[in-house]
Amino acid sequence: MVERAKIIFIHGASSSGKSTLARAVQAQIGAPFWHVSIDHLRDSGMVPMERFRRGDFRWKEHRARFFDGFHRSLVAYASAGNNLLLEHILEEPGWASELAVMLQPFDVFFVALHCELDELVRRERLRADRPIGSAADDFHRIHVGQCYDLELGSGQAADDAAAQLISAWSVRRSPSVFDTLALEARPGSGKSPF
Ligand SMILES: Nc1ncnc2c1ncn2[C@@H]1O[C@H](COP(=O)(O)OP(=O)(O)OP(=O)(O)O)[C@@H](O)[C@H]1O
Repeated sequence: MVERAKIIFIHGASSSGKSTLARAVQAQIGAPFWHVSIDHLRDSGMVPMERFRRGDFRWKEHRARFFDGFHRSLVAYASAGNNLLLEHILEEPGWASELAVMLQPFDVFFVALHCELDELVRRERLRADRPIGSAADDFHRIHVGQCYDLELGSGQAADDAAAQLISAWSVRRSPSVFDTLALEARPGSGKSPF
C-alpha cells in the first residue's frame, strides 16, 4: 500500500529565503523529502527561458498552463507516495483553494516565511538574478488574508528556522489549514474556486 505522502509547503515572497530554508530542512529532517520548486524547472533548462526573454514566445500565453501542469505534477509525485518539500509562491488569488482541493488526499503542512520589506529589497539587489520589484510586489500581496499552520520569520539563520519548522511539523495538528481550505472550497460551500 502507498503511504499517505507528507507535503511541507513553504510560502514566501521572492528572496524571502524559501530555497535556503528548504535545503536546510531537507538536510535535517528524519525522512527523505523531494525539494520541488519552479526554480529547478527554470534553471534545469526545462523552460526555454532565453527564447521567452528574446521575445520568440510570449510567457503570458503559456503561464496558466505551465502552472496548472506544475500543480498537477505535485499530485502525481504525492500519489506515488513521495514526500515533498514544496517551495512556491501563490501568485493568483485562487491558487490556495485550488491546491488545497488537489492535495486533499495528502498531509499538507503550510508554512509562511516572512521577511521585512527592506531586507527583501536588499537581498533582491544583491543576488541580481530576479527582476527588481518582484519581492516587493509579492510582499504586498501573497500573505494577505492567508492562514498558515506555522509562520516563520527569515531574520534567523536557515538552520535554526529549519529546526523550528521540523519541531512544529512533528507535532502538527489536524485539521490542517489546507484541510480547512479544501472543505471551504467544496461545491455548495459558496467558496468554490472553480
Ligand atoms: N536567513 C537568511 N538570512 C540572510 N540571507 C538569506 C537568508 N535566507 C536566504 N538568504 C539570501 O537571500 C537570497 C534569496 O534566498 P533564496 O533563494 O533562498 O530565496 P527564495 O525565496 O527561494 O527566492 P525566489 O522565490 O526568488 O527563488 C539569497 O541570496 C540567500 O543567500
